[in-house]
Amino acid sequence: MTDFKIAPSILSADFARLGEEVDAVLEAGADWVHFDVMDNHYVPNLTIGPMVCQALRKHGVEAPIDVHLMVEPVDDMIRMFADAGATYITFHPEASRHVDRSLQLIQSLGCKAGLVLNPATGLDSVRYVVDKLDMLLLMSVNPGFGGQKFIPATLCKLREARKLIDDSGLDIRLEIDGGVTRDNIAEIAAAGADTFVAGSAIFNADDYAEAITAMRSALKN
Ligand SMILES: O=C(CO)[C@H](O)[C@H](O)COP(=O)(O)O
Repeated sequence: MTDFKIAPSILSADFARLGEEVDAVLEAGADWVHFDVMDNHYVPNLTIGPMVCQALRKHGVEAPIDVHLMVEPVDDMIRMFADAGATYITFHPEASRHVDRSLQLIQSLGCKAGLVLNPATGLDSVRYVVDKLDMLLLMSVNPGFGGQKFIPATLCKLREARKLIDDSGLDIRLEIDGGVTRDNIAEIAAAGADTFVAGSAIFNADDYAEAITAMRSALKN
C-alpha cells in the first residue's frame, strides 16, 4: 500500500499565528509542513526565510519540514535552510547553474533533496540526476500564489514521472503542489503522486481535521 503523505502549505496559514497554525494542522493529522520560500525574483511574490523555519523548530515542531525554494540562485538558501532545520529542500532546475552540484550540496548537509518542475517544464532535466533525488515535485499551478486551479495536463506528466521513478528502482517521493482538493486528490494519486501539498483546501477550511480526513478517505477509495 502506498505511504501517502499530506503536507499543508503554510502559504495559506494565518502568518500572525504561524506556530499555532502549524500545531493545529499537525494535530489535525497532517504528515509534513510544506514551507514555500519566494524571493520576488524567481517568482513575483515574497514570503518567508530560514529564520521562520528555525522559529518553527524552536516552537517545537518535530514533523518533517518540506522547504520549496522558489528563489534564484539557490545554494546560499540551501545552506541556510539546512542550518534552520529543513528536512526536504527542493528547488527549480532553472534556478541553479549547477543542478547536480546543488542536489549534492543538499544531501551533504544531511537533508533530503528534490527538484521542482513548473507546469510547462518537461522531465528531461530530471533524467540524469535521478540517482540524486529523494523527491520530485511537480507544480500543478504556476508558482507564486496559493488558491489557483489545478492544471489538468499535470496528470499526464505525473504518469510519466511515476514511470521514470519506478523504472529507476529508487526510493523517490512524487509530490504534487497546486490546486489539490478533496475532489481531485484521488485522480492525482491514481496518476502516480504519493505526496500532496494543499494550502487553501486545508487552511481555508473551518475544520482542519475534517479537511485532512476527507482527503485521506478519498485516497482510500
Ligand atoms: O507553491 C505554491 C505556490 O507557488 C503553493 O504551495 C501551492 O499553490 C499550494 O496552494 P494551494 O493548495 O492553495 O494551490
